[in-house]
This record gives sequence, structure tokens and C-alpha cells, in this order.
Amino acid sequence: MTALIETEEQARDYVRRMVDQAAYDRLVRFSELLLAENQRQNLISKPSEAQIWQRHFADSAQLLEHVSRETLGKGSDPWLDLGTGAGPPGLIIAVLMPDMPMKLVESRARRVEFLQACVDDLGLENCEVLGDRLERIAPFPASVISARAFAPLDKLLHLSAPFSTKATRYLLPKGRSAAHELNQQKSSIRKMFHVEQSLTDRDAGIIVSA
Ligand SMILES: C[S@@+](CC[C@H](N)C(=O)[O-])C[C@H]1O[C@@H](n2cnc3c(N)ncnc32)[C@H](O)[C@@H]1O
Repeated sequence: MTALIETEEQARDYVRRMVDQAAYDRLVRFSELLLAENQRQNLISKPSEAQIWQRHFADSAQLLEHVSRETLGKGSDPWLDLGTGAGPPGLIIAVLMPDMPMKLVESRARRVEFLQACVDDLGLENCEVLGDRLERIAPFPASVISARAFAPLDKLLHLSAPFSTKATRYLLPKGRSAAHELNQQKSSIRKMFHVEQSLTDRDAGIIVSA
């Protein structure tokens, strides 16, 4: 198992090892855009500004440990990220996997504007921002559904069900509540998911479908 990522330097190294120079440069540019916009709207917590690689970029990038990158890419059903907000994890994944069709759903207008400006600035042709509530978006089959800090697990599964197929992989960073949230579900749901250790927080987990 990859060692826990405990510092900004380790987080940068972890992400850097995953990407080529062009993608790494895009992430550096995105960090600048995010920090600048965080002065205008509340996108990420102030304490996390100094830990952007650990708390946001590596925390998002680690989701790729739980998918088969060989089977995802051009021609795949889209990866759907719910409630993308400031960008994590969907926009970071879009940078890391430039061939993967990404759809980022976000309902708040100022966040949608920011996400779209980032997509344009970074030239992310694989990435579409869907600026509406998830409930109002026409369903499509998603190869992966990710969501960080979006909704409680039962609500999340209910809202995302129209986008889910037998082949859909759920990747749900759930912080410290992961195991507890999963244990609260009925047994048919519990059997479909398990909890993976987060690499960026020893007490956090990622709920992953089988
Ligand atoms: C707490 S933020 C998390 C943002 C980001 N995923 C992160 O981890 O930093 C949750 C986001 O989900 C969006 N959201 C909540 N319910 C939504 C819905 N039904 N449809 C689309 N977006 C929604 C909110 O506007 C907000 O930006």
C-alpha cells in the first residue's frame, strides 16, 4: 500500500509521479486560479490554502488508485463528479486523465462560472461543466461516479441512481464518517461497497463499489 501522504512536499511528489509535465503545469496554474478566486468566494477553507496539494490535489488524485486506468479514457462512458464546487475531485481528475470524458455537476452559479473559467483557461477539452442541480440533468450512463462532501450516502445513491449501471464504479471520499455511514445502510447496499483507507488522512475513508 502507498504510504500516507503527510506533507505538502509528499503530496506534490505523489501527484507529480502520476502525470507528465503539461498536466503538472496545469495543476500549478489551477492552484493559482483557485487561491485567487478564494479571495472572492468561499471555495476552500482558509487553513487548507497552505495545504492545497495534500488536502485537495492528492486527495483527489488518490481516487485513481481504485479504478483501472487502462479501461478508462477516450470512448468510455463519462466520469460523473457530483457537486464539484471548487474543483475537487472532478476537475483534478480531468487534468490527470486528459482523454477521459468528464462531466462536473455543480448547481451554484458562481462556482459554475469559476469551474467553466478554469476549464477554458486550462484547455480541458475532455471536461464539461453541467451547471444545474443533479436532479434536473438528463441521465446518461456513467463509468465512474465520484463525489466529495456532496450529500449523505443514502441521498447520494438515490440522486445518482439514474446515472448508474451495473458497471459504474462509485468513488466517494467520505472523510471520517465513511465506515459509519456505510454501516448505517441496509445490508443489500452494504454488500455493494467497501471502505478504502484514504492516503491523505489516517482517519478518513473512501467508499468504493465492488
Ligand atoms: C461542500 S461542497 C464540496 C465541493 C467539492 N466537491 C469539494 O470537495 O471541495 C458541495 C457542493 O455540492 C453542490 N451541490 C449540492 N447539492 C447539489 C445538487 N443537488 N446538484 C448539484 N450540485 C449540488 C454545492 O453547490 C456545493 O458546491
